[in-house]
Parts: sequence; C-alpha cells; structure tokens
Amino acid sequence: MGLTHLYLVGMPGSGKTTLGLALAARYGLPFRDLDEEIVRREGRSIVELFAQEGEAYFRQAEAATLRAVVAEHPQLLLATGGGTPCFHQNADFLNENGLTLWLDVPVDELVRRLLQQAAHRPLLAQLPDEAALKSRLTETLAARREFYATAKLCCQADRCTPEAVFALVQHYVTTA
Ligand SMILES: Nc1ncnc2c1ncn2[C@@H]1O[C@H](COP(=O)(O)OP(=O)(O)O)[C@@H](O)[C@H]1O
Ligand SMILES: O=C(O)C1=C[C@@H](OP(=O)(O)O)[C@@H](O)[C@H](O)C1
Ligand SMILES: [Mg+2]
Repeated sequence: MGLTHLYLVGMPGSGKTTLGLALAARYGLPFRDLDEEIVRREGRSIVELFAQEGEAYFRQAEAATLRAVVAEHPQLLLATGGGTPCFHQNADFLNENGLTLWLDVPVDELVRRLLQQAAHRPLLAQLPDEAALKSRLTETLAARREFYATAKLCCQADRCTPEAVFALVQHYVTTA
C-alpha cells in the first residue's frame, strides 16, 4: 500500500504544523495546514472567525474545508487543527480517507511551547497565568483523548521528530 494521505492530529502545540512541514518534503506529498486553508477560504484569521462568528461556525467551516481539501488532493499531508477530530464525525472521515497519526505530547511540554503563543489560539487566549493554561490544556486533553486515540498511529513526545515519525509511518505502510 502506498501512502497518499497522511493526517497529523493532536493538541495545540503538539507540533502538527511544524512536523507536517518537515515531513512533507521527505514524502514528496503536498503539505496543507487546515487552519491556513480555513483562513484562505473565509478571508479572516482564526481569531477573527471565533470572535465574529463563534466556535460553532468555525467548526462547520473546519469540517467543510477538511472535506474540500481532501477531495481536491489526490495526495496530501495535512496538519489538522487541535479540535478537528472532535467535531462533525471528522475522526471517522480522517480514518476512512487516509492514515492518521496522533502526536501525543504531555501537557507540561505543551505549556512550555504555548506560553508565548496562546494569544493566537482563541481557545487558550485570555487565561491569566501559566497555571490556568495548564489546567485548560489538561481539561481539553481529557475531553479529546478518545478522539485522538482513534488515530491508527501514535507517537509519544520525544519520538515526534521527523526522523522517528518517518520510520514509524514507513513501518506501518510496509507491514499493513
Ligand atoms: N518537536 C518540537 N520540539 C520543540 N518545540 C516544538 C516541536 N514542535 C513544535 N514546536 C514548537 O511548538 C509550538 C507549536 O507548534 P505548532 O507546530 O504550531 O503546533 P500545532 O500546529 O500542533 O498547534 C511552536 O512554537 C513550535 O516551534
Ligand atoms: O484546539 C482547538 O480547538 C483549535 C486549535 C487550533 O489549531 P492548532 O492545534 O494548530 O493550534 C485552531 O484550529 C483553532 O484555534 C482551534
Ligand atoms: Mg497548527
């Protein structure tokens, strides 16, 4: 089985966008970031979409954009958004249309990475301090774990390097 569609899922800060870019070159697959595709189609930033339309609108746009991007690409490496698998049967859609990989990064590491960046992520913005960020991420992961866990492959924190993920995926593809 050749690899045509690889989807990265996981919490905000787990490295979907960063790792996706690094892996795409190795696979020769075109890379897309689902958030960027939503921004392009909607003509507004993620922060603006949440502020002006609310989360329910964003989730509809996310689900529709996901299906459109997959339909448009015979080959694709896609970084999803942190909430993508958790709404509108998107986890089933992803699993039916390619190989899903969960970047399972512990909350303490997510906090370290996101402290400087929470303002760009509407669901994490306006938290008063590090403890509040940690408790928000802990709650979010608890609610989302069951969706992330539907992914066919999972890599733990320190194995989420381009080299290790490449090896994991190659092993799966050649033995599946
Ligand atoms: N493997 C990694 N090790 C350390 N920092 C990382 C790693 N992957 C991503 N980061 C950093 O974490 C932050 C969030 O990464 P990003 O790729 O935007 O995550 P996501 O798309 O999953 O929200 C960025 O500052 C990025 O540089
Ligand atoms: O966790 C979430 O629900 C979200 C994560 C974001 O993507 P990243 O995971 O790339 O930050 C983006 O889709 C939006 O802000 C909602
Ligand atoms: Mg991202």
